[in-house]
Amino acid sequence: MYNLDNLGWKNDSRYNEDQVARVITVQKNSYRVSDGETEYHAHLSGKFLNEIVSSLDFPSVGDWVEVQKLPEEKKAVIKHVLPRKSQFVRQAAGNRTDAQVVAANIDTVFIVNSLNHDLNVRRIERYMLLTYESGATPFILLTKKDQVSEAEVQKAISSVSEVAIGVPILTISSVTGDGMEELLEQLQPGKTSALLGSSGVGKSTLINALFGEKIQETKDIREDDSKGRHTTTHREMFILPNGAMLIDTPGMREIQLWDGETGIETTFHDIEELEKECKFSDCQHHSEPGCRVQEAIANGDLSEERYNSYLKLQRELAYEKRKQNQKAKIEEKNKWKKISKSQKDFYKYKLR
Ligand SMILES: Nc1nc2c(ncn2[C@@H]2O[C@H](COP(=O)(O)OP(=O)(O)OP(=O)(O)O)[C@@H](O)[C@H]2O)c(=O)[nH]1
Ligand SMILES: [Zn+2]
Repeated sequence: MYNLDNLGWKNDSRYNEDQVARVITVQKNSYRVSDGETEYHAHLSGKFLNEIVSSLDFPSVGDWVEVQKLPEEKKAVIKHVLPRKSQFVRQAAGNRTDAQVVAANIDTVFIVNSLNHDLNVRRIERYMLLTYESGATPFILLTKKDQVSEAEVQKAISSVSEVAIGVPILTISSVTGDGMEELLEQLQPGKTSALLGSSGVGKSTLINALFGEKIQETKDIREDDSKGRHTTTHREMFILPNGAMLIDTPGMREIQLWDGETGIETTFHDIEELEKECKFSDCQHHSEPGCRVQEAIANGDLSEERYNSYLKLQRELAYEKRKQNQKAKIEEKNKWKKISKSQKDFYKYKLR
């Protein structure tokens, strides 16, 4: 018995639903997958491992995978990762060019920031960019509403809405339950959301509040864990009582800019529009006459901080891009090495 619809599966005649599952936890080389009915302990098939060219090919939380199930033992073998609708990528620790997908197939990303003194619009900008790059849609959640005055809430909303143009903003408190109903409306059955926010903004507390019971460890406990014991109970994908899925993986915190210009274009649409209006098409936006960007900064339409943040993120993107080109070259080389090796093996075999 299985029910993939519970996990957000959309009918697809190309796949045999008996052999489809969704990855809900990743721990090193071992995975937990679900078919909506049963959870399986899974590992990768040898053939799949052999076909892996890039570190991005490994399954991640939220991935749909083709599996061979062994229901009696609750085990499964992963044979293939189905194409992703969206993906969050992070650089693996230690190796600067080795990237890793930390979560996939997310519909909505909740960018979580706390309303108290930690509120940081630059960070929200960066998270928006990451979200657009991943292919998901952003939604901003400002937490710990119970800790600030109504005036401070309004002030925060207005400063966030300046950078999050067209992105919904919701203020909540996991302690008083304020805003929870509105949040639940955003969490639809079959849809997958993820929480993106720095440590301590209240993600785990929020998950517990949504479930009405303690299912995710909160800060105080996990700090203890970092001293020795490793957290094995930390879940990465949750199915809420109403059937919505929520991803909260520690890896989301370490993701970096990746690929493409769509994120920048969408996040900084206002600036890109201004740039088009400069008098000179190759305007560097320093002190050229007729520069719309400098004009907007001078008359207060564009804040200098926002413009600097845009430049900084652009530089980072350019750096990432150079790094990735380098990596792509290496991977292409490895692929051919692999192929020529298997050809050599084949001839060796024939000559025997
Ligand atoms: N007053 C108040 N405190 C909150 C609220 N949400 C979380 N907290 C507190 O903030 C601290 C951090 O909360 P966590 O839920 O552990 O934060 P987190 O984002 O999961 O942090 P990491 O697990 O490190 O990523 C805890 O002490 C919570 O009790 C809230 O709505 N109001
Ligand atoms: Zn200009």
